[in-house]
Amino acid sequence: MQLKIENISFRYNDKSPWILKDINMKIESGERVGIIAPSGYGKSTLAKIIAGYENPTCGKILIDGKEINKNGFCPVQMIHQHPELSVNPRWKMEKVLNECWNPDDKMLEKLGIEKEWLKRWPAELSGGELQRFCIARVLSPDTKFLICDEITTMLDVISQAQIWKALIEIADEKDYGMLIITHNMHLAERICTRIIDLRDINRRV
Ligand SMILES: Nc1ncnc2c1ncn2[C@@H]1O[C@H](COP(=O)(O)OP(=O)(O)OP(=O)(O)O)[C@@H](O)[C@H]1O
Repeated sequence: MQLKIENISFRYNDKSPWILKDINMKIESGERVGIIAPSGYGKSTLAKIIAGYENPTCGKILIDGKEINKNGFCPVQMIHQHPELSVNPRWKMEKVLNECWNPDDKMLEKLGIEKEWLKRWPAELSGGELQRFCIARVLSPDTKFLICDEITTMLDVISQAQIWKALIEIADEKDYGMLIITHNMHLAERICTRIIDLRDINRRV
């Protein structure tokens, strides 16, 4: 499958400056594409547009040439930087985990999720533990592309390494295409099959 970002431009309103201008790129299944650029350059904005959280001012996001159906399950899923902001604080972890599909024991084991954590509230888990749930939650059989926006930036190096090892194994198994946003060039070089500097493809002035 191919995810195509076609002539995407974005600004907040008619008078504000362009944040993204004429962005074109393609991600094939099985690819892990890194996006780098300085802070404030529009990486997260692009991620939100690709995952359908924000509408572009112009341009299209296509999968195999077709626009994504906004009414069904979105095959492009996003994992956010702050897991504590992406879960319902009033749901126990079992409900959070099974929000859109039912990850099996093998998946939980691979991501290092302990069964005992399922009975807890989000506030009773560490950031790394919570992020493992946020990852498991989006790995439904209907997911085809994953957008990872600084998903391990706030974690210690051991959790970072464990999470990326598990996620890459799963992505390879399921042939996901991935877009990986990071400030960590060392990490990008280790895990990405290709790296794009947003400054090279963003035609904003
Ligand atoms: N709600 C908003 N209203 C107006 N401008 C915004 C809003 N949200 C973000 N911006 C601006 O959009 C630009 C791009 O922000 P974005 O978060 O996409 O950058 P980024 O490259 O992901 O930065 P970082 O690496 O620091 O996370 C920034 O200049 C930011 O100030």
